[in-house]
Amino acid sequence: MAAHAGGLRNTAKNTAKNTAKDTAEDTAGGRATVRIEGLVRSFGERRVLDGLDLSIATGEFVALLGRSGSGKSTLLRALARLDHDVAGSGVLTAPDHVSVVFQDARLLPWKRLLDNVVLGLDGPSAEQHGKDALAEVGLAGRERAWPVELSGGEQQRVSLVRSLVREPRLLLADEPFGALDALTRIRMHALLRRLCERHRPAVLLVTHDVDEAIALADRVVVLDRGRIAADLPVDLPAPRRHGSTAYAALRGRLLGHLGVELGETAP
Ligand SMILES: Nc1ncnc2c1ncn2[C@@H]1O[C@H](COP(=O)(O)OP(=O)(O)OP(=O)(O)O)[C@@H](O)[C@H]1O
Repeated sequence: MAAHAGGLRNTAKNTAKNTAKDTAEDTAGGRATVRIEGLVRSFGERRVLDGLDLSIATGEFVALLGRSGSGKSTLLRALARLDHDVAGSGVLTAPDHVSVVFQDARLLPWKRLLDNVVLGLDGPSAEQHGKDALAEVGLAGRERAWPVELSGGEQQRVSLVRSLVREPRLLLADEPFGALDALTRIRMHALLRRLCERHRPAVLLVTHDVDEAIALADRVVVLDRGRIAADLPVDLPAPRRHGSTAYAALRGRLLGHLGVELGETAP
């Protein structure tokens, strides 16, 4: 996806019929934060999103899996309204107040941590709010550090909290942990869950990692050639253990939808 900091405001006009509201009635009559119907996005002759339908309820955490090139980032860009020059149609209802996090933290290197976090925040309490937010991710006392002084995992913590301090209605995350080592990634999973429980945004997390999707999400959807090929609730008791039969069954179904035979993977 294109370079962009967190805490976006959706302002761009789109070729598709986009309506910016904070909530919409979903198909079941409940409150939905995102409602997408028949979304089409094309690059030249190629239909990358091909009549896609998806709803995300208020506060719901949805993980999006799909093979490379299936259209995951294109969908995120559409939701963030970053796809200005892309041909398309369909109905897309998403909140005005969206934040985006990417695989790289994209902190401004010439600004100290606190300034990165509060950038664009107004009001007399912004600085205190930013300090509290850094403390929330274990970085109290590092407010005046430069981004270059932080590890990759620490930078990504700042990036997450910079997004959430704006209290977005929708958090879009494009493989935010893809560049981190396995141990840091597990710690980040716990942190993201904690932050989401506190701030309660709806989340759409793009990931290539089936276990990450199961660990974090309320629901996992699989994108295939621009359409939703599977939409499965993660109905597992906490903590979600790799070893359980239900976990293995869900993992197997998801891998199947991704075209991976179970024999091809480590258990
Ligand atoms: N700006 C663009 N111009 C032309 N084609 C594009 C553009 N952006 C994306 N595409 C094409 O659309 C298809 C879907 O891309 P997208 O980045 O959405 O896939 P993805 O599922 O996120 O893939 P990956 O998992 O590899 O990141 C790809 O074939 C890509 O080449």
